[in-house]
Amino acid sequence: MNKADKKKPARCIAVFGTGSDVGKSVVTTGLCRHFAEQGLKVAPYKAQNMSNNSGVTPEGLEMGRAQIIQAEAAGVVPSVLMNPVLLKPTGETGSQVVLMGKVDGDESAAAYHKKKERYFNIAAEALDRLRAENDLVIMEGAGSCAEVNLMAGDIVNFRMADYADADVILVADIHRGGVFGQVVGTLACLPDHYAERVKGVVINRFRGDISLFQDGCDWIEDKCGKPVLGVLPWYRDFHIGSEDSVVIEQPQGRSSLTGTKPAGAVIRLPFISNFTDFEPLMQRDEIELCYLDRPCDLSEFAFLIIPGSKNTRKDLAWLKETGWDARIKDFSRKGGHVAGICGGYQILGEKIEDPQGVEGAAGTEDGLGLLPVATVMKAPKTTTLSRFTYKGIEGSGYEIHMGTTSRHGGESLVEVLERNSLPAGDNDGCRAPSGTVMGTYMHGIFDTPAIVDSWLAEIGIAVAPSKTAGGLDARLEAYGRLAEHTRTHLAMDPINAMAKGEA
Ligand SMILES: NC(=O)CC[C@H](N)C(=O)O
Repeated sequence: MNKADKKKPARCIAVFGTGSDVGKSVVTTGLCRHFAEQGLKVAPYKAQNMSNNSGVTPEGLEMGRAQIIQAEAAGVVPSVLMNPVLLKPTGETGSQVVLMGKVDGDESAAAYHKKKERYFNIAAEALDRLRAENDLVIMEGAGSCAEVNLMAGDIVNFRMADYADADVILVADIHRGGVFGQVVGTLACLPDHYAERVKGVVINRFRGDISLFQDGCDWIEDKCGKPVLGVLPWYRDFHIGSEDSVVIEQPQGRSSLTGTKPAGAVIRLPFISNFTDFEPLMQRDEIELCYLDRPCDLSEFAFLIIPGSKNTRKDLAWLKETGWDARIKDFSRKGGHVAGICGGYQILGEKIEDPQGVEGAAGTEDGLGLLPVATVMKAPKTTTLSRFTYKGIEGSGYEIHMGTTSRHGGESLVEVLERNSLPAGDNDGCRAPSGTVMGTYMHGIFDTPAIVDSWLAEIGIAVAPSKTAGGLDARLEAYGRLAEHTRTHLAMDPINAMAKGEA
């Protein structure tokens, strides 16, 4: 190829926030879908994600779920280039570092900061590759983009936008209050050459009559000299990773239940991971679901779920310290249905050994003993996209774990057909002889509506076979609606101009 034929690197638009959880991920997803519908090849990108909600790419590599969702919305295959650095917190001050989809080790926050240059270079190289393969990259920032103390070592906000010569859209959250201070303050904290990158402001999570906010937009434009690109009404029709974290950050517990339907509870473990597993249950009309963080009377619940955990033994110790263990065992003894996914499956077993300390200090902990299985933690980590059957119903899911679990009683829960596109021909999980306790490594098991129908029927909850689309079909519809919402409320001309490098 001679130089003239060489494609110019894709333009980048960066979606940054005035704080954490202001809705960057949803805006990024909406823009990915919008530009894909315009016929562009778009890739999402977040240099560094801190999350225990991860997923698996078709090559069997691990990355943040938010970027997997965004890739799906963009109609492209998820790739670790879209999230080259993933930090999975395993304690207050440490994380497992996943680099380009593979575990690179466990780091304390202090040690991590010392290696930031290396991570920046890896992330920048990933971005270069994405820019070479796509027409447009929508970059998402992390937290507040104006953390002055972190700016010099930053790898995910303005330093990356500078590297990519990206135009920046600044998202502020009016719901949490102080939106004017958020915008003015953020811009005031930025050095001029960063502030100049901000091409407009999006006011997110508005509730009420938007026309009454016109004065507010005018004020921001006057004060900051930046256009307000739109005011987005709070959009509750779309769920994505961190957007939902409020349900687990401030679990409403039983107070969120109406008491008119059979109810299930998910235990909000301190190191909960992959809570997106339960979104399909949240959306079922036949049941109510809540997250519980402290032990309580469980007699009104039809089922109890123990979710995944980034630190299974610590969470198990927590269940014992708080008295949850006795409650769970009592619930099960009285015939209540208990299900565990991944770390929750390990917790329901008899024993968890970690001889090498791959998750915290080396040691062994007795499990709750409700399933005849035992787990040993060891590297390498399993990361697969899997196809399986549950009671003959086919589903797809993914497995992400260090632990290996062996079963010596009961029966297996799912037949695994394929892992990472290769025939598997084995099984996973366990159903206890009583039939009321089950566990599996299969994340996403509830994504297939027919499996949820079957499982609820087993529990004795009457369900009509679900007619609504599940899994990918349902998500594709949701992305379409989100793109429409984005176009309806944002000024698309300036945003389209950014994509062309004409802003
Ligand atoms: N996602 C999970 O629940 C992981 C379980 C456990 N921490 C393991 O790695 O094996």
